[in-house]
Amino acid sequence: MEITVDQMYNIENKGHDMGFLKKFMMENAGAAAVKRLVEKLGNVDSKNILIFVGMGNNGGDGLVMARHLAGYGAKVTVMLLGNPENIKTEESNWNWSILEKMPSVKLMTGGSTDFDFKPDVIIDGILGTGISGEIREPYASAINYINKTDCYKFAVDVPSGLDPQTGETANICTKCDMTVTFHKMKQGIPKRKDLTGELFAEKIGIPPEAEEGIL
Ligand SMILES: NC(=O)C1=CN([C@@H]2O[C@H](COP(=O)(O)OP(=O)(O)OC[C@H]3O[C@@H](n4cnc5c(N)ncnc54)[C@H](OP(=O)(O)O)[C@@H]3O)[C@@H](O)[C@H]2O)[C@@H](O)CC1
Ligand SMILES: [K+]
Repeated sequence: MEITVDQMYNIENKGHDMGFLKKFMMENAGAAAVKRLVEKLGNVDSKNILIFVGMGNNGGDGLVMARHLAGYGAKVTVMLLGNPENIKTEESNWNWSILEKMPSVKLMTGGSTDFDFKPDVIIDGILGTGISGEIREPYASAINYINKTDCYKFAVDVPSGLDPQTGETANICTKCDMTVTFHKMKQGIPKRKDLTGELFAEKIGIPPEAEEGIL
């Protein structure tokens, strides 16, 4: 069953109000995404994994993935597309502060795409269901860098630039090899398998009762 983005936000908020906090949803989302990625790649030990992280909760999922991938022995670099002080949500900020205590994960900020290594994998944690309008900098440069880099590409929830409700793309959009979306498929995502690549919807522990009155 495919749901709308509005329904997803309402379900998330109802789950949060039941005590299954967005912080827990984010943890399960990041963990499920890493499981699919590691299953696909065989192993990620010593692989250079570059994670682009937006300032919202799509970025937050990317921060959770960074921590899990470090646990699998990957060489993880996180590029936050802004200043840490401007991270929008408590749950995303919580994950950033854990990474600040982890020398095993390299943290970069500001959005430059000038790296001193070639990534084996790029994870797009830039934009998810909160996308609106033409892609602004530094998100645009990050999306263009991802599209011009030859490596395995993984989208968190939805390729950045694809509207998960309508299936329309903004002026630019990442083209990925795999996409893992969360809880249930959103109506617009399956319309663009050319951009999502292999597509999975993973449960993240939201109580089924959180859908009552919404679905
Ligand atoms: N909520 C939950 O319980 C769960 C949510 N989950 C995850 O959260 C995601 C939704 O998170 P979200 O609502 O924070 O929106 P998100 O997609 O990160 O984008 C917002 C940021 O992007 C920016 N921005 C927007 N448009 C832009 C543009 N055109 N060009 C440039 N920037 C633009 C916008 O900037 P602003 O407009 O505020 O200045 C803001 O900073 C969802 O996709 C899933 O991955 C999972 O953890 C599961 C549980
Ligand atoms: K994304």
